[in-house]
Amino acid sequence: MAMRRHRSSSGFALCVQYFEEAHSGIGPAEACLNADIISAEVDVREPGLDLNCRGHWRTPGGHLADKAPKCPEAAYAEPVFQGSIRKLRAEVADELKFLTGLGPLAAAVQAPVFERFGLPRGQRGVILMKLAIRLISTWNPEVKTLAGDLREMLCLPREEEDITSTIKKAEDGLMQLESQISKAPLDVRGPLAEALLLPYKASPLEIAKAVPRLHKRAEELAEHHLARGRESVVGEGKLLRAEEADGASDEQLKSKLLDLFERYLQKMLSRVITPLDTFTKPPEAFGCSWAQQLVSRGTVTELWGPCLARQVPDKDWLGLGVGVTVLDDTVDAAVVAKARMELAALEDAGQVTPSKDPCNVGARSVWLHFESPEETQQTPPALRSLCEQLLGLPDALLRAAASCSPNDSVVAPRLRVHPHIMAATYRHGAEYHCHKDSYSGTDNQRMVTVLLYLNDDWRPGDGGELRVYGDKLDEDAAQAPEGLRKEAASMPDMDRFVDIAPLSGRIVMFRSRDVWHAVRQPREQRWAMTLWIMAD
Ligand SMILES: O=C(O)CCC(=O)C(=O)O
Ligand SMILES: [Fe+2]
Repeated sequence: MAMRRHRSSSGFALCVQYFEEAHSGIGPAEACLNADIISAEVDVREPGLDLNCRGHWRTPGGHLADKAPKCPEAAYAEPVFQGSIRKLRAEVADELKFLTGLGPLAAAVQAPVFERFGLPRGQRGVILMKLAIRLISTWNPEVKTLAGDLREMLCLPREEEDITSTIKKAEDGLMQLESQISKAPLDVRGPLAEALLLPYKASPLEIAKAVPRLHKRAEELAEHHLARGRESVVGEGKLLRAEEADGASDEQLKSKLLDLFERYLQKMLSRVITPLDTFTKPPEAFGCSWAQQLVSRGTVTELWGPCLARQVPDKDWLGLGVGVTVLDDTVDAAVVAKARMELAALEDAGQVTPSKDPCNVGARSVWLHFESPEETQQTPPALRSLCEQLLGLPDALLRAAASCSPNDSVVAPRLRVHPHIMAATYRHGAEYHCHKDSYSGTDNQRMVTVLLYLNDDWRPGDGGELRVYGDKLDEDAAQAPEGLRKEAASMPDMDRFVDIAPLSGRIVMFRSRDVWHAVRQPREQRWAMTLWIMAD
């Protein structure tokens, strides 16, 4: 048979051989065409794929060519399988995620079919099956129809997208990701690079190429941590709380850790590809005289001055030396009372929704947005007025810091305002376990946490205090995986803490990336408003 051997890759040669042996009935022109299709697929999809399983492609009853597409039909039609495929399709809008989820579902059903035809399990088997179907479809319209029917049963379009456009899409996606990553400063993308086991200074293209390994990396991190023993991952202030881990097998623990690391790495990625200035505004756009009068040089010194532990009567949080400041009687009590009524109305209207964070048990919250005049108008008046006051704080903090003398050693970051504020409520039984609002700035851009409490009749014994912890160095930090080492080094000192009462009109500000804190269970319903001031 005359063949056009314009390429000499082993994939091509093997395909030609396969083709000659298995399909000697068809004409040379088609043979060339089909061999090219296969070699393109093999070269592109899985470099080095060994097509030596050629021999397996025959079954006692004939060629895979005659059989393969007919077999999975009954299996795919099976109602339980159909139910799970359709559920996945309904729940997952993203095409790639759908395909990723489809793989393992289909694998279970395909397994006996693959075995029967001697196809290897997993991705290789799927590629070989698809190649066979594609080849045969080119000369057998019946098989083509059948293959289309099968794809429809898997909730896929009848025809697979042609390979060149798939490659083009992948390349475009990679370039787009590279360009997004290149906009992030080195100190923002460096930790992501390290978390993906690349050098801190890896190029944006190298990072973009490593992004598909994110899941694998999360798996490695989960294994690494588990290998250090349960006690190093379970407990207050550690990766998992005792309640989450109690009675869980090693496998379940690993899956919880995997979930945790995957979410964390995803956050790191989205933090890298979402430049701060695209969703924030300069603080001066929100400046107000209330905030300027409230914030003093003392305030910014407590926040950003040298964090020395200082013993000051009635200010015991200063003794922790972590960067916390508290201001009392900041807002009009009548406005607070009205805001509480507005919040109660939002709650009645079902707009205050439960937190999904496993650390933040039973808390519920609502976001109030101030991106545009229309959004601002939608917020009830008392809440709006409190929010407008709080939004003036970033500007006031920067002004106060600028007015400090060099001797004060106050270094303020370049603050930005993301104009939305969270109002959150905790009822009896709700609590927030020890956490940080940002882990070294790698998972989000929060820089300062601003809390305003709205609890008029709070008395000692009512609970619901903000518990602020001292910080300690983890001796094991040197063993932590690269990229997470800096974060791993910071541990809450569970023996050193200060409880701050959530008094009406009290404002607490602290450094989101440094301060470990928790919310204790309240006896009565407790409300707080939170503004996170952002920075790179
Ligand atoms: O309400 C508080 O006192 C703190 C809440 C908190 O830590 C958070 O929402 O991250
Ligand atoms: Fe927090």
